[in-house]
Order: sequence, then C-alpha cells, then structure tokens
Amino acid sequence: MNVIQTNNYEALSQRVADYVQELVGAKDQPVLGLATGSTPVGFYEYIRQTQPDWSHVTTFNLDEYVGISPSHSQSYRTFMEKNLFSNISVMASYIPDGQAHDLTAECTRYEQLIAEQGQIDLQILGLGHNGHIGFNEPGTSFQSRTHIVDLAETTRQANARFFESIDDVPTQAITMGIQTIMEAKKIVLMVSGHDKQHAFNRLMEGEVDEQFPASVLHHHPDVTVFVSDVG
Ligand SMILES: O=P(O)(O)OC[C@H]1O[C@](O)(CO)[C@@H](O)[C@@H]1O
Repeated sequence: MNVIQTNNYEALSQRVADYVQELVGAKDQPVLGLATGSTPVGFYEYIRQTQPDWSHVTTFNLDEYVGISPSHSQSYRTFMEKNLFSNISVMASYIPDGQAHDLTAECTRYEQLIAEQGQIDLQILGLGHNGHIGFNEPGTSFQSRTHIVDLAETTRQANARFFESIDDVPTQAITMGIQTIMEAKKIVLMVSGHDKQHAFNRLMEGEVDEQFPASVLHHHPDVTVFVSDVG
C-alpha cells in the first residue's frame, strides 16, 4: 500500500486527477471505477477544468441507492451527471439501477457488464467513517460481489446532510462487492478531513478484519492512498 500525503484537499484532488489521467492517456480503452461522496468532488472538478479526452473511457460506479429514481436530486446518477458527465463525454457509463424491479437480477447484470470489459483498470474509492468502501458496511464478506445492502444507521446519518431529513435517506443500496472491488487492477483510495482521522489510523494499523472493510486493501497488490488533512 503506497501512501501519498498531500498538503491540502486541492493538492489531493489534483494528484488523483493526474494519476488517473496518466492511466487514461496510456490505454486504448481504459475502464474506470468511479466513486461518489464528498471526497472525490474536487477530483471531478479538476477533470472538468482540464477537459481531457475521455471518449475512449468506460466507467462503472460503485453504488447507487435503492428506491430513488435516477433523476432524484440525490441519486448517484444525478451526482455523476452534475460532477462529471455533463461536461466530459465518455464512451459508456454504468451505474447500478436502484429502481430495478428485480434487484438481485440487477446485481447479476452489473457483474456481467463488468466481466464483459475484462477488468476495471483503476477503481477510485472514498473511505467511510466506519471503514466502508462503496456501501460495503462492516461485517460484509470479503468474498462479496455486487449485492443489495442495508445501510448502517451511521452511514444514513452521515449522508442525511444531502437530504431534507434523515427519513428521506434510503435504507438500502446496491453496491459492488468487496471481491468485485479487489479485482480491479489498480485502486486509489482518497481520504481527506479530520473526521476521517480515526478511520485512516485504523487502516494504517494494518490489521485485516471484515469489521473494517477498507482493511482488505492491504491484500491488494496495487493500492495508492492519497491523504490530506487527517492530522
Ligand atoms: O467522501 P465522503 O462523503 O466522506 O463519503 C465516504 C464514503 O461514503 C459514501 O459516500 C457512502 O456513504 C461512499 O460513497 C464514500 O466513498
């Protein structure tokens, strides 16, 4: 696990954008795994500003809420449109369908879509306060593939700031599984802010435990952690 400390959030966002762009520029048909949440917002902003050619890029998002429409203001489809796709054209972008009639079939379909691409070249992750990656909450099997999750109450509270009230925060999501994430060739984990200090320190302790999902990354051969402002 390679850890890169940066001076501030802006520097972190630029470093990640440069890292991603280097890979995108070097491959014929790169496949990126993308994340939502507040941490990657600056990275997307930097990509929008620099306007790289991503017309050969295929993207897969980690997760989507269950039960809200793609056009809902807080859906992850809306997040991605606002932060990236409205300004940057990609070859194809995939996000789980949280309104699918058969959610289990949707999870299978999403895994098949990824498999058809061969492999995700680079997966971007944020870090939840409880160590979640994607929406894989503590206790999720390291063997898990794309699945439906009941969101932890703490996660719903953390995300309530984006909704009118906590009651509006969905209780479930579809997320890539931990095994799905671990099959990416490269992984970038972005960690920023004092509120992530505890989670970051726990990750750095190095103990691998299903009760702290991000710890599985110690078993991946190519992880870069970009960090700012956790001290
Ligand atoms: O970047 P944030 O907003 O701190 O969120 C961290 C993680 O939590 C989630 O937003 C889910 O709650 C993930 O999508 C993200 O990676």
